[in-house]
Amino acid sequence: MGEALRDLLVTPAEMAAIDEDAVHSGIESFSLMRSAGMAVSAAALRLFPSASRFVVLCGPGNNGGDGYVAAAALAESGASLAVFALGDVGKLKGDAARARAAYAGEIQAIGTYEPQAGDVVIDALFGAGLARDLPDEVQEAIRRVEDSRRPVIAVDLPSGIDGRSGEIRGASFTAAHTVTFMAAKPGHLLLPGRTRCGTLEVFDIGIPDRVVRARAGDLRINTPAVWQQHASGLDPATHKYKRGHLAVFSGPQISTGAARLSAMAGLNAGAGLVTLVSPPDAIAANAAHLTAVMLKEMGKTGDLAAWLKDRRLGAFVLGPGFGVGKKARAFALMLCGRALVLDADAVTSFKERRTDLFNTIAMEGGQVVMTPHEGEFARLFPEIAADTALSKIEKAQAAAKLSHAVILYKGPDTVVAAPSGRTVVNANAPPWLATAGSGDVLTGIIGAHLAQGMPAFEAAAAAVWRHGEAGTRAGQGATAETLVANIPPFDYSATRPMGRVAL
Ligand SMILES: NC(=O)C1=CN([C@@H]2O[C@H](COP(=O)(O)OP(=O)(O)OC[C@H]3O[C@@H](n4cnc5c(N)ncnc54)[C@H](OP(=O)(O)O)[C@@H]3O)[C@@H](O)[C@H]2O)[C@@H](O)CC1
Ligand SMILES: [K+]
Repeated sequence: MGEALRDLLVTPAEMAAIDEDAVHSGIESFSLMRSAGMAVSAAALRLFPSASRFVVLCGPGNNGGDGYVAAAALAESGASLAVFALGDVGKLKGDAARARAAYAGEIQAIGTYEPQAGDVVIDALFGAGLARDLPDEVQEAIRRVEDSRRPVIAVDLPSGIDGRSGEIRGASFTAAHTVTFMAAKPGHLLLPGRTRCGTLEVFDIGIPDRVVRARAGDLRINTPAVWQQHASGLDPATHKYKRGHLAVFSGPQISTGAARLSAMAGLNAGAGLVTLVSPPDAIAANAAHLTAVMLKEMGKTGDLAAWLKDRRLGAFVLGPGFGVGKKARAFALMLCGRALVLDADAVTSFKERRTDLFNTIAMEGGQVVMTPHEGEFARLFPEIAADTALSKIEKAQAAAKLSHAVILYKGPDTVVAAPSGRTVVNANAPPWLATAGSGDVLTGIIGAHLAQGMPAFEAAAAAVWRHGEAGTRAGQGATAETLVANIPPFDYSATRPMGRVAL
């Protein structure tokens, strides 16, 4: 993808391999720990210059090692300091033992730490090496700190957060700030981990880019760098047919609003033409509400077959408010060879018949995006949803592979995964984006991108990002309508900050 290092997401296992490669390439491993610990002490002094005391909690591994380096640096700066360790410090090994030896001050047992007013806690208990639930002793220390509401700076990850999945292993700190190294980890972005990190600082400890890239997989933070090159050809002055014709299928008379929201979003997101395809009983309801969106009556699957001969129809949205059942299945299967977004009822309709859908997508080879939220995901992929060993990222990847479609697994930490394994995690969505009809707006934006010829993965990733931006622009109290009105233009000038991660 050719993007900046800051857009990469690296799993703890990949990070360990990167660390090892860096050492094999001739970098002294202790110099990495020194840089890490120094970055933490610098953050502590910068963020909390008036702390009465810094309290460094050190674990039994290299995360603890970073803590001892930070402690030594803070002591040298003249700050008031206390260090508490988990376990027998005499058993520390390698770089952590060396870091501990370089810290001359007193070290007390973690069980004796009682937070005091003015303390700022530096959490260097566990980072990438957290392998199981936290021991009781640590969970109790976390509770004491949480109860005292003292601010916490986390080293690499708040202890208790699984860096691969974002899960909480028994308990976790809630940090005001987290300093991680070289690249963000999935646990920083996935829930609930994301809510425990505070602001995230990715600090370069001196491992060369090429070493990091050689081990990094296909996982990225969703930024314009992922899809921008596919969007740059979209010239607003182009002929309306060239900007793509999107068709959105409406539900019956009593449930037409969702499809209209998708259609309006599609138009605002840049589709040249949008047609709302309506069953006969809903024509009047739809006609009463539409202006720029065109309307077409369609009842049966035979009518759809005839209409599909028009190859100017660039993309299709099926699902919002459409109704669950046979008609949704028939329409979806007829559209699998085209650019298609299957959402809501269209996804649920295949609960008992998913093999038909997956086989047809594989056979027809269309650009298909499915946009399940958690409940819809569990309906279509029950065995993947129930596998507690998998992270949200791994679940989306498994579902994409199984279905041959791009899976946009919705939530505050939306994941987009392609069957090839390419995956992004989104990070720009404000919390108030979870409003009624918000998903229909997202679906319409994806449809617009597909209609403009973007490949399915990029279309979905770009849509999630623009949807998040629309939420930010619409502000707190956003409704689906104000989201539609606030979809940002597809115009990323040099002045626009790129790669922003809003946590
Ligand atoms: N990558 C890099 O480039 C750099 C990384 N750096 C730093 O290294 C950190 C990773 O270090 P790490 O691998 O030693 O892991 P860490 O988190 O300290 O824990 C491992 C120890 O904890 C133990 N343990 C695990 N779970 C436990 C539990 N629930 N309850 C009790 N014990 C448990 C485990 O024991 P074991 O599982 O073997 O029994 C082992 O002793 C990383 O986060 C970053 O801060 C920097 O120095 C700069 C360069
Ligand atoms: K930590």
